[in-house]
Amino acid sequence: MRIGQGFDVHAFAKDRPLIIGGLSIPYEYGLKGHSDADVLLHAIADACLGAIGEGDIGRHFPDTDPVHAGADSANILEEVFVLAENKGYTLVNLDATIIAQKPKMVSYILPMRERIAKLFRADLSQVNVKATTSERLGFAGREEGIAAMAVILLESK
Ligand SMILES: Nc1ccn([C@@H]2O[C@H](COP(=O)(O)O)[C@@H](O)[C@H]2O)c(=O)n1
Ligand SMILES: C[C@@]1(CO)OP(=O)(O)OP(=O)(O)OC[C@H]1O
Repeated sequence: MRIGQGFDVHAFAKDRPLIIGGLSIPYEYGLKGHSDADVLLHAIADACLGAIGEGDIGRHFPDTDPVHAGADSANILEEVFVLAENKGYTLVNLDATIIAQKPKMVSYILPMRERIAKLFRADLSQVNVKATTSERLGFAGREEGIAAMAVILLESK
């Protein structure tokens, strides 16, 4: 068994789509980033890389490499999971939290879980996603951006 944790933050920006958990969420702001800035998938990818002792997303997908500019983070997460599979691991479960004052995530949670479960070739019950505000405190509370954290458990196939 291997456990990993991940954390990521992206700032809001105008004229960007808001992509979280592989979904496009209608909102007046998107997130700034070199890739599509999918803060949730980045936290999960970092958790997965941590679990297999492979550093972090910036090491594998540097933001100095134009190849990753505008990258679909679902592709990044898929590549990360293939790394884990090639090392003989499969998903036990993962749990993630989105920290966002706005927008409301509740209606997107199930489709996010479905998307993530598919990327991990796993069952829906193995993937949990939650959302919380930060009660108007800190950068998320001031609506300056969104954070996400994730923990993942892998086991040998
Ligand atoms: N961006 C968000 C934040 C929260 N939720 C849902 O609301 C519940 C209450 O949030 P608190 O921060 O007040 O505890 C939370 O448990 C989520 O179900 C959300 O959908 N989107
Ligand atoms: C994903 C990458 C690469 O496009 O870019 P960003 O979208 O800026 O995301 P970040 O979470 O800062 O870290 C990893 C980067 O290397």
